[in-house]
Amino acid sequence: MKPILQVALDEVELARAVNIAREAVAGGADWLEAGTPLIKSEGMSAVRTLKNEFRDHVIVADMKTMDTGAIEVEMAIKSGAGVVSILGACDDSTVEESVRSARKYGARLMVDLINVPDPVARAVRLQELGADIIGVHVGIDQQMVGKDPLDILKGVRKAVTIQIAVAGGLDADSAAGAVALGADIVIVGGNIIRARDVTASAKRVRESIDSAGKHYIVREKKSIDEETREIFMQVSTPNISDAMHRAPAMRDVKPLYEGIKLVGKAVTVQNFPGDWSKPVEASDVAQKGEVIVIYNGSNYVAPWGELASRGCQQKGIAGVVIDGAIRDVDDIKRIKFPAFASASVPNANDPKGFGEINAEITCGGLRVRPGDWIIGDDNGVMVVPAERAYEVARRALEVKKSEDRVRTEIERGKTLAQVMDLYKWEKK
Ligand SMILES: O=C([C@H](O)CO)[C@H](O)[C@H](O)COP(=O)(O)O
Repeated sequence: MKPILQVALDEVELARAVNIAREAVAGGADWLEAGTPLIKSEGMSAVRTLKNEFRDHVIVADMKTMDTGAIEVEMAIKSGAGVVSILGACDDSTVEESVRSARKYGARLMVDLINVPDPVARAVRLQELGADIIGVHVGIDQQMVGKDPLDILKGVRKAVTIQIAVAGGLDADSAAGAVALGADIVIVGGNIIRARDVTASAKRVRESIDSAGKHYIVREKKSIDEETREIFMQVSTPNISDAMHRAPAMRDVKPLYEGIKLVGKAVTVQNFPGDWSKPVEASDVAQKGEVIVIYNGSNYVAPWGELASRGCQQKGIAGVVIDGAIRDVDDIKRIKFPAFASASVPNANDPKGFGEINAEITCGGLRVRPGDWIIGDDNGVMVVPAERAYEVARRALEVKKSEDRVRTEIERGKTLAQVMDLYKWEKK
């Protein structure tokens, strides 16, 4: 049987969700999911509206029910849901009540394994309890720390005979992987609903799941650092700031010229104003792709210039960031070495050998430790703590995707305030 493509409408505005659903259906979506954020924002009218608008499509209500299974399942079905999703982490009694309600009102019950400690054992039990569909699901926050639903799918597929739905950051490639591993239903949210062209994205997933047996290629997994760097290269510093709950950039530290994109792990230098020993020696410590980050302590004497930049460029060091002055600005621009600083002056100090390489520093008002990620562009410089780098990169990519979709809606004639329904969401 052809795999089912379920598009998760994880929006908070019903009108936007309906428009996105229309575009997703044009691209081949079979089932439309009233996502949990939509249900929390708009209640059961989200399910009712979707049913009225898309009479020929199964509407899935992602209730994420944890208790009172009978009431919540009944309410969703009476609003038009053909499939209701509850949480597998709930008590067996809640599953049983949900099953009874689903049978009585004539819909199917999907049980979601999100955050269940032993998904295989729980899936077996859920099948015994009468679930119609098992949802193998890695939630959005879990995806950001690198969890993958396909790692769970294989075991669950072997253990149960009922239908399996898979969700968790799937795109055209991984959706095909899910089908190849035995998924009957492929659930895609962000990678369809936040695309600039929803129909084209849905089509890509559709084609890829329909030919999954033939075309699925297992791609080699990249290292976390490689993936982190690749993602940081794709996103902007505003995306990163938003992903970190609007974290600030380095204060007063600006790019030397337009169009720089700097990404790399920090090699830090705590410096004595203008003393160029430790900053320049840091070029021998830094490896290819790393960024030298200097606290110079003065905007009036420079510890860095063109010759230091050339040496770094030759070695493949990604760039330099200075809280303080830089010199030889014209030459650095000419050789296009990525450099950020808070001032430029012609004068340097002597190489005295004060200061320290790879100590924790404060640069532009932000704490920087060796190994933290530094991302700079025309907007400024962000610091991402090493231990959160992959997660922040993934979240920043989600911010970028959401903006891509908003951009499309603005291009169709709306203002940002209208797209976001700002007046409704002001803090009361
Ligand atoms: O169920 C979901 C999530 O918990 C938010 O409610 C998503 O609908 C599901 O994960 C699919 O969305 P993507 O992971 O963005 O593909």
